[in-house]
Amino acid sequence: MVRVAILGATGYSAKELIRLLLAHPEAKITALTTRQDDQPNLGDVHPVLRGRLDLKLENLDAAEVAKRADCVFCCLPHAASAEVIKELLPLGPRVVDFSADYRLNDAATYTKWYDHDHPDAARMAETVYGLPELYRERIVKSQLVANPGCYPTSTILALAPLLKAGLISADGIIVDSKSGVSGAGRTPKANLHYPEANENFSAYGVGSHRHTPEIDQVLSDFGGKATEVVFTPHLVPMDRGILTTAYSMPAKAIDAAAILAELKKFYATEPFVRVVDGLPTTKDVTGTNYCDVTARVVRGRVVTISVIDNLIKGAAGAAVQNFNLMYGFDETTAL
Ligand SMILES: NC(=O)C1=CN([C@@H]2O[C@H](COP(=O)(O)OP(=O)(O)OC[C@H]3O[C@@H](n4cnc5c(N)ncnc54)[C@H](OP(=O)(O)O)[C@@H]3O)[C@@H](O)[C@H]2O)C=CC1
Ligand SMILES: CC(=O)N[C@@H](CCC(=O)OP(=O)(O)O)C(=O)O
Repeated sequence: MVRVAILGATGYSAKELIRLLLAHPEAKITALTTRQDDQPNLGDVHPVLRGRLDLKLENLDAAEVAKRADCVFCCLPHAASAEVIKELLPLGPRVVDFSADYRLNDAATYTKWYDHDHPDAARMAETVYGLPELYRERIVKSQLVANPGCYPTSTILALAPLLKAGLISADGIIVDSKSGVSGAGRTPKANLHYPEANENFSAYGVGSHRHTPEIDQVLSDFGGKATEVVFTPHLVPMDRGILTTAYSMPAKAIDAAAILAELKKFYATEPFVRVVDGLPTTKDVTGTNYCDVTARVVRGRVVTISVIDNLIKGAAGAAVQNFNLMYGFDETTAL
């Protein structure tokens, strides 16, 4: 049995993680943290979990977390996450980080896109990007796994196999993503207020969103040629789900059947990527760890469409998939 701690347990991604781990036969949740000092019960913080686990949320320091847990899931915002992880790692536990702190491997790139210096820059180059479909072997051995961002997961799973196979060009890739509001987390912000978000549809972070370098880093590494994607995220008035449409240039004359055949070959043994012939929708994957993906060729461009649940394959489900790999459990356990 692996003892697990969850930091930032009041948040949306932590709620999904707790729900998944309660069904995991090899995980025992031994600590849940919050910055609040009044030690709320889990069931009061997340009513859907009432009666499922008798545990209080506590304001614990890294030393106490490390005493209680073999594996720590860190569901904190970026910067806050690296501050605690740099204290945790020397104390021994393995860590799955939900934040963006250890996804990029270059400190200057992090500073440019995140507007502050990295709290633990020395460790950036050695961490593992936790997308099992691309980096499974490295995840198995790692003490620290950087769970991917939600938009990057949907984008990379659609494009990486096509770049690797030389079917699309690394130049001129356009990524258009749409996310439900839970993608922004539980902390209130003006644009997430009901009258602002409901019955509205907005683009944001045009040319400046921090997932741009993350997508580039992974596509360039895996595809073997530098990309410079144009990435535009959008907020959609739904609770959860991401749909990403990506446009790329074919590297040679090719039709949709050949693109779909390549994706099906690449993901033939993957439990959580379903290459579909029809057009996937966010509800096809709600509450699941699946990414559904399809492709078309339209007027000389390759169009891929991929969907995930941002809180599952985009966060908590990916974390459990990584946890299963790190501890040698069947990768699909509890998923
Ligand atoms: N939501 C999503 O779809 C996805 C989220 N992520 C990432 O996962 C992480 C968690 O996201 P999510 O669950 O949505 O976020 P939430 O805002 O829902 O929860 C984060 C929790 O962290 C705690 N927290 C907030 N600020 C600080 C701080 N400065 N220092 C310490 N603790 C803090 C809060 O708990 P308290 O106030 O109780 O202390 C809060 O409940 C983030 O890094 C996010 O970017 C990644 C992929 C998808
Ligand atoms: C809708 C919405 O606001 N989504 C979030 C992405 C959440 C995420 O994955 O962010 P991290 O890289 O920090 O983990 C955003 O655009 O900031």
